[in-house]
Amino acid sequence: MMNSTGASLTELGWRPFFGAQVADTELATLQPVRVMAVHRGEVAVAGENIDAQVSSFMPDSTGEEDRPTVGDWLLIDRESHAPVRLLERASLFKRRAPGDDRRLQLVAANVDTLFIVASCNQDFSVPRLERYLVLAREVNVRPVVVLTKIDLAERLESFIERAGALQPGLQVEPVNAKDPASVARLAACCGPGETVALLGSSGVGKSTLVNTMRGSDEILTQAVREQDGKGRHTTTVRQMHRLDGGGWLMDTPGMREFQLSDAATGLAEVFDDIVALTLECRFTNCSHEREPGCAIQAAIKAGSLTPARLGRWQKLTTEDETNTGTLAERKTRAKLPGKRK
Ligand SMILES: Nc1nc2c(ncn2[C@@H]2O[C@H](COP(=O)(O)OP(=O)(O)OP(=O)(O)O)[C@@H](O)[C@H]2O)c(=O)[nH]1
Ligand SMILES: [Zn+2]
Repeated sequence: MMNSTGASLTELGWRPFFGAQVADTELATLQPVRVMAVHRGEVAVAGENIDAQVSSFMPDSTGEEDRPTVGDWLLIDRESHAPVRLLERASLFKRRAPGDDRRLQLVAANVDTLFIVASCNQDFSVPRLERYLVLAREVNVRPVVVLTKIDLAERLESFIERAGALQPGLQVEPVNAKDPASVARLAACCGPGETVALLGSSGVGKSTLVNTMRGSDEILTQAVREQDGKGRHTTTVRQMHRLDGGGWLMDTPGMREFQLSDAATGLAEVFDDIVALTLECRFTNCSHEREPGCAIQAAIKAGSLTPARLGRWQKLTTEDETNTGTLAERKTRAKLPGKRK
């Protein structure tokens, strides 16, 4: 039986990083499968000669991050299809649910490349791009800035320059999201077995881009009726889409609005100049406002740092600390005896 994607393990994104986590002896009874979609209590998986709905219950689960999410690799029993182990992820997008509870939502795993989508018009925002770049660092995915609406842009060069200046070596790809010939240049960023996800604010052209990129995959995007283990028919909407070039496009609902949680490392890298300055302030708890010997204020006076960039760093740092604090409190609470997880 072929899986409906007809893809081999390598084509599904299997590589040495995952192979190294599996012992040869395990493969006699277990097989690796990739999660293509997540539903309540079940996941749709694809592997060599298999395309099935399996339970999302992981036997050795110890915490919130042990639940399978889209893009994950699982080892399942060859006979019963019961999940046995979740493989370590190369990358993981997660976010705090809005609201009081702020539950951890796993959005996507094993994404290789993040398309940060921005349009060449008045919506173009450097702080927003910077925020997405921080996230890409933190999550450990390669960022590519995709500039849309180039067919409408007045001064395209200035958008390309401003985006490119954000980070040394940053790849910037200007496209007309409606034009397949223009979008084709993105194929090089999502070759066979590579997984790409899109982020960007409303109206920049993400849906348009997805539709153009998917091209002939349209048939697979329709809801697939599948029979689950108990003989019931279930409707599956795939969240991983095969691209013509052999890559995978991850299109999950949670991917679009992202909070920075626990992004301290990414922040420090994107704003390394500011972090270096803070180490030179006379007081370790300097608020960088009026204190004597403040290296940040000195840099602003000298013109080597703009107040706007400082402001963005402060805003992101505050947001990051708030989210991280919430997480730490939750962890402590979860450890108390008699409390529900
Ligand atoms: N001319 C032109 N129009 C574009 C381009 N990309 C997107 N559009 C148009 O811009 C509008 C918004 O595009 P969408 O693809 O819906 O944007 P989105 O990012 O998916 O927006 P949300 O669904 O709100 O997140 C639509 O009318 C598109 O046709 C482009 O490259 N050129
Ligand atoms: Zn200071």
